[in-house]
Amino acid sequence: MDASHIADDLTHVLYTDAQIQARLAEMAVELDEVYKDKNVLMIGVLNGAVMVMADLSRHMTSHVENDWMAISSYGSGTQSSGVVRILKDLNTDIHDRHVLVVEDIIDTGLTLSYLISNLLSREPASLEVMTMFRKPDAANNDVEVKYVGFDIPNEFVVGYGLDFAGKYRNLRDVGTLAPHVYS
Ligand SMILES: O=P(O)(O)OC[C@H]1O[C@H](OP(=O)(O)OP(=O)(O)O)[C@H](O)[C@@H]1O
Ligand SMILES: Nc1nc2[nH]cnc2c(=O)[nH]1
Repeated sequence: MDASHIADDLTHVLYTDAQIQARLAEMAVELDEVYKDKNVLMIGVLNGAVMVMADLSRHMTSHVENDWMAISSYGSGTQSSGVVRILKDLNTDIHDRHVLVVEDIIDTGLTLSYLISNLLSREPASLEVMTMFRKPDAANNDVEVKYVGFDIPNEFVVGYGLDFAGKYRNLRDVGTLAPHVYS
């Protein structure tokens, strides 16, 4: 595979880099208003949320802190394994902190559901969730997601942090892969 032509593997672009950045700028205005005096701790879920964490927190103008967790719910394929494991825990004690979980995508909601119950047991002052993309199946899950970038159809997408077998995270746009890539 030639890394300089990764965009050729997309059949359909759902959101361009420009559309993603414009939406993040809008969301940052809202988040700045909510968190302006709260020194929010943004928790990114590795690896996918690296891009959205970097861009969202730089669109914000209030003080924020960043920490990371790694949680694995997928193997290298396109289906949820249903297995959720903590691969890396936080460096920060979140007791009495205002916490904003930052996700790239919510699909089945399995990852988020596990993460939220785990974080709530640490007694933060508040806990909200922001995701760049959300799929329809997330509605089957009772975890409330307050900040959603875009609701997208139930298709496997790559780009902007979202991978297929570890690749395509560095694509700036988000789209669906051509069948020849994974068949
Ligand atoms: O709502 P769900 O069905 O649980 O899926 C969402 C999760 O899947 C992806 O992570 P993944 O496990 O692929 O790891 P990655 O971020 O390293 O790509 C994504 O970043 C979410 O964390
Ligand atoms: N890359 C990628 N990871 C996911 N995890 C859950 N849904 C998706 C998706 O559509 N694409």
